[in-house]
Amino acid sequence: MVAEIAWNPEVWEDPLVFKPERFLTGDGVEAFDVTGSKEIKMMPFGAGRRVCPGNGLGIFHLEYFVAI
Ligand code: HEM
Repeated sequence: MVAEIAWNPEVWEDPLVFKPERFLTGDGVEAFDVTGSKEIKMMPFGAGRRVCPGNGLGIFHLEYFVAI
């Protein structure tokens, strides 16, 4: 089950704790690739050949929504 990746303490430190900073490195750059092309720690857009082609648009709108 995909959700179990997100609950796995071998993948995420304190997986059930809300830590948004876990997604950032010190300089504010993404710490990992959500498209799964380098590693798979979560896959909100799927992965591989059928990865969501709208992922860039989706991330853009989510960042815009959070910023306002
Ligand atoms: C936060 C927003 C979005 C999320 C979380 C999301 C998530 C996903 C997921 C999980 C899949 C299935 C991937 C797979 O089968 O392995 C998918 C497929 C797809 N998504 Fe999205 N999506 C988002 C936004 C969008 C947008 C904005 C578009 C288009 C403008 C889009 C177009 C598609 C299409 C066409 C597929 C089918 C790709 C294929 O089967 O080859 N998605 N999406």
